[in-house]
Amino acid sequence: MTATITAFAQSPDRGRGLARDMRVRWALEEVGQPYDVRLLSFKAMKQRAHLALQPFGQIPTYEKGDLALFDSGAIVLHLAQRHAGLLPDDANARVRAGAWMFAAVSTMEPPIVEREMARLLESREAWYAPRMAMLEQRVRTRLGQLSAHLGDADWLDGGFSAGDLLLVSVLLRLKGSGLLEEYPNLAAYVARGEARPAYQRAFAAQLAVFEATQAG
Ligand SMILES: N[C@@H](CCC(=O)N[C@@H](CSCc1ccc([N+](=O)[O-])cc1)C(=O)NCC(=O)O)C(=O)O
Repeated sequence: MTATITAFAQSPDRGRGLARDMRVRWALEEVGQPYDVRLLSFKAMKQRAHLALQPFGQIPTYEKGDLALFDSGAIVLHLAQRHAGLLPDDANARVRAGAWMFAAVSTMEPPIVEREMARLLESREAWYAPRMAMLEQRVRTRLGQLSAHLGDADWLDGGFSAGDLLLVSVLLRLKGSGLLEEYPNLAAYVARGEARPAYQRAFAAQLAVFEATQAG
């Protein structure tokens, strides 16, 4: 039985792979599981049928057999627990990988998203410049701590795990901002993630959706 995920029919990231279906696609490719995609308009995401799957009217969701799941982190965790390839064999190492998954979405992602939303929605406000300086300093604090932890290691804790997958996905939102590039070992870490064949396949698949909308 093939899983079905949901994704934007018209992604606002214009094929840059920043929408959160990308991390589910990547995880599915890492564990070698096939999947179909149900593309949704913004309107369809707010309809009753989708709200039954995702109470906040968002993508992605994951369905397979009698399982229906939302939240990209939960979906990645489910795939990592159900299939080999995203969690180590050692029991304690598996739990530590879970800690990095939570840290990616609850420690690293919030200041990065807050900065991004401010750039998108507040740039005309009189207080934008000082606020942006403060937001960027908050991002630097977390990047500096992560950079110090990672050092010159390839991945966070031994082999590549679901924790790395989520953290690289989060850091990709800073790619080209100059902030990520201030930490060369983090920029290299992200590039290692992007160089993974599974990432490449996932990225190509989500880009094909965007390109199909441009061909019309
Ligand atoms: N916690 C949930 C959050 C899901 C979420 O934020 N989904 C977004 C798309 S990914 C977030 C996203 C959107 C756009 C870009 N971009 O670069 O353009 C990047 C990321 C969504 O459906 N938004 C529509 C809505 O909320 O009504 C999860 O991880 O699954």
